[in-house]
Formats: sequence, C-alpha cells, structure tokens
Amino acid sequence: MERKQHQNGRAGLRALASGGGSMCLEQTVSGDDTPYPYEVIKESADFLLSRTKLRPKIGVICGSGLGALAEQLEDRDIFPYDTIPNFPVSTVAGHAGRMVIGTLDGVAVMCMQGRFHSYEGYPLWKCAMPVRVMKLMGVDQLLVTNAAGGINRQFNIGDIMIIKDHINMQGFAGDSPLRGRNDERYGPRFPAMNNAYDRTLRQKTLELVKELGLQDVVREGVYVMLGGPTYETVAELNLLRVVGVDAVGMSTVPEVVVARHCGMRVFAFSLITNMCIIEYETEAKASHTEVIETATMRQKDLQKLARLIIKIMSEDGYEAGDE
Ligand SMILES: O=P(O)(O)O[C@@H]1C[C@H](O)[C@@H](CO)O1
Ligand SMILES: Nc1nc2[nH]cnc2c(=O)[nH]1
Repeated sequence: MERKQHQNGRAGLRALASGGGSMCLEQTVSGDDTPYPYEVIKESADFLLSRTKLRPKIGVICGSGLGALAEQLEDRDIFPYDTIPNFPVSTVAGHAGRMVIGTLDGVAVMCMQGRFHSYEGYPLWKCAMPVRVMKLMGVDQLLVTNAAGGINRQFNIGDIMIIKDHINMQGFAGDSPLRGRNDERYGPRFPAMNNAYDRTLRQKTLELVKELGLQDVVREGVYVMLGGPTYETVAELNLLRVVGVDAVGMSTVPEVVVARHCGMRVFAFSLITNMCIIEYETEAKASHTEVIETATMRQKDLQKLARLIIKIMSEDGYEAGDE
C-alpha cells in the first residue's frame, strides 16, 4: 500500500552548507570542494527517520531506467529529493529523483529512484552523499545498479554483469569522493579497496541465478566509470579493452568508494544496455534512448535478481565491521 508522498522538506542546513550560514560551519563548508560535515548529513538522515516508521538496513541505488524496482516496494514512504534537506536533485531522463522507503518481501529497504552524476555538475562527494545519509540511518548493506556499455565482446545487450571490481579512473587523476578532510566517524583516511564487491554475496548470487533462469545472461566483470556525458570514442574503447575493462559507465564508483569507506557491504551489477561501438566504419551511435529502451525491456529480470540479492543480504544479516 502506498502511504504518503512527502512534500514539505526544509532547506535545513542547506544555506549553511552552501556558505550562507554563520558560525564555525561556515568556515568549514565553503562550497563544492568540501564535503558536507557530519551534522549536515545527520540532518538529512534525521529528517527521513522522523518521517518513516521503517528502519532499513539495506540500501539500493537504481541506475538509468532501472527505477521500477522502487515501485515494487510495499507500504512505501516517498520523498522527492527536493523535499529532503541538503539533497541534490536528479536531472537525467530515467532517474525519477525520489527516495522510496518500504518493504520488499517483508524486508525494509531504502531505494534511491535515481542518482547523481558528475556530468550533471555535481562534485564526486555530492554524487555519493546519499550513501552517508543511508549509513547514518542504519544501512549497512548496499545494492548498486547501473546501465553500462559492453566492452567485452562475449557480452550481449541485455546481459547482467555482476561487478567484481572497478577501475576508479577519476581517482587516477586525483579526484575522489573522499578528497578533503577525513571524518573518522565514517572510516579511515586510507581505506582498502580490494574486495570492495563482497565475495560471499557474489558467490551466493552466482549459485542461485539458475533458479531464476538467468544463468545464461549473468556474467561477472570489471566496471570503469568515466566522467561523461560523452559516450566513448573508438580509441578510448580500445584503451579500456587493453586495461581489462568489461563494461563502461558514468556512475557507481563514487558511491561504492564512500560505502566501503564507512564499512558497508556492497553488491553491484550493470545492465549491459548497449554494446560499445569499436568500429570506425559504421553509422551506428550510442544513445541514451537505447539505454532506456534496453533497461525497460529487461525490467522484470532485473527486479527478480534484485529481490534475490536483497533476500541473500537480509538472511546473512551483515553488520558493519563483520569482515
Ligand atoms: O546512472 P547510470 O550509471 O545507470 O546511467 C548511465 C550513465 C549515464 O547516466 C547514462 C548514459 O546513457 O546511463
Ligand atoms: N560511458 C558510458 N556509459 C554508458 N551507460 C550506458 N551505456 C554506456 C556507454 O556505452 N558508455
């Protein structure tokens, strides 16, 4: 049953966080270079906690065209992003821009129906700030999904790639959602990033996809995030192939880095919405229309897979620090 759509958020510390406030916060929050302080994130978390009875321990981030999972939740509380204090807003087609808190098969889940991308003009820390909000609300396991272009020639459009590792290309260039003063309340200055994508969750999922009849379309591979909004040139794709990338997208890595920094257990998958074009002699072009069309077409199977992963997560009952 749909419960309510919240309309009346407060700007809260937003003015303060963007430099419009007073006191010492003003000195520490000077603009897009500096991640929101703990108190600002807590204000967003407290806002949501005070307006839902549910206490989700599992978070989900829906990629381009993949937001229909949020429609499957029962007993939903819905918060458009522009009603949540300090939240950015979604500007991309296929990203509804709402936080949906509800239950799926009896498990409390909070689901971002749409995410934030660097190409929208957001710094990486802001793309990932909802993960910290989830953390302060009690979430300790995160399912991240995205639409991606297939680079691995064994892949087909519509395949689902379980992410086993990523290449943080922006990190190579000195940018990171963790750039700036480290707040030890989240995690250490230098977090490890091997096994970022939980091995047990990946193994269990791979064992169980047969029950869903998805064994022929589920793969594992390496994801790279580029800044976008351009799709790749042929030369760029050839480079990515050489360094072992299986799928390319424009998201996910900042969210996973921030989630791992604060001790969350992470599972992520890419829907291969298009095969990257690696021939020069062609009129074909990558397009967001194709991305959304494939996502819409594969909606049902993605929901089945997400339900399975959420079931595995809830049965495992992970808590931060368990590894
Ligand atoms: O939010 P995701 O990563 O799923 O969306 C991908 C990357 C771009 O936002 C868009 C390009 O078509 O799809
Ligand atoms: N960078 C990138 N992002 C995508 N998202 C969906 N498809 C693609 C793609 O081919 N390239």
